[in-house]
Amino acid sequence: MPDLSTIDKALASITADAKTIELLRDLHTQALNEASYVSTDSQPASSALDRFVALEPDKCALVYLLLRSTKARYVVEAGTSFGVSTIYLALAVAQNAAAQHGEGVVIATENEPTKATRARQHWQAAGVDLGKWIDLREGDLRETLNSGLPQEVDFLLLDIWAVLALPTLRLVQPRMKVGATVVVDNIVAGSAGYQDLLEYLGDPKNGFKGTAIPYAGGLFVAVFLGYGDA
Ligand SMILES: C[S@@+](CC[C@H](N)C(=O)[O-])C[C@H]1O[C@@H](n2cnc3c(N)ncnc32)[C@H](O)[C@@H]1O
Repeated sequence: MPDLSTIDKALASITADAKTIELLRDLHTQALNEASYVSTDSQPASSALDRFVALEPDKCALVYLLLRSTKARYVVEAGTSFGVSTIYLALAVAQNAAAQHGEGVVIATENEPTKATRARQHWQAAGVDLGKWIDLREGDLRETLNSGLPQEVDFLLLDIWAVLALPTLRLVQPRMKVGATVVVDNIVAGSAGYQDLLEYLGDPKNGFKGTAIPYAGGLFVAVFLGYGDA
């Protein structure tokens, strides 16, 4: 049985209107009740087509709070699925942009058209105009993130099949500002697939320092300190 009490704890950590909170409660409940999927286990990727595979509520809350504390406004999400984590990213970006009287965007990515459609429906169901903060790029992110990134990226969420994590980081890193945060889900549960990423993040010449946080499956948080400063 999933622990649904984690949902209300997470929702208490964020600022959002009642309709969005209700939507997130419903989406998390559905997601926590589905069979789990990790890209490095033996299930084919096709078995994740009709699943949320969403970031758990406590991780979503942490990501939201990291964005608020760093005042992040330019965010890339690798792996959007039905758009649950994206809602947290968009709330934080919208609130940070409002506080700074500035702009902001969440670049979301999804290569399954049915998932992208569901994600858009969920964003429309939120109580605020979340969609205007989200640039959903449909298709293989190795193509869709190849151009048109913001001048400076504040935050990268790697919630993607493990084999794509390092290629995605390499695409986005040239635009990362010093101090940008990278969060990687399932770093322990999917460790077999993350060897190349962990080696890259651990090599001082690449400019990152990070630590694993003991959330379910492990969550890695790294900061880009700049080349030569890590
Ligand atoms: C773990 S799920 C993302 C969950 C989402 N972040 C959330 O919390 O709701 C990873 C998603 O990445 C998508 N994906 C896999 N390969 C991709 C690729 N090459 N380009 C874009 N998206 C991809 C999958 O279809 C899947 O929906």
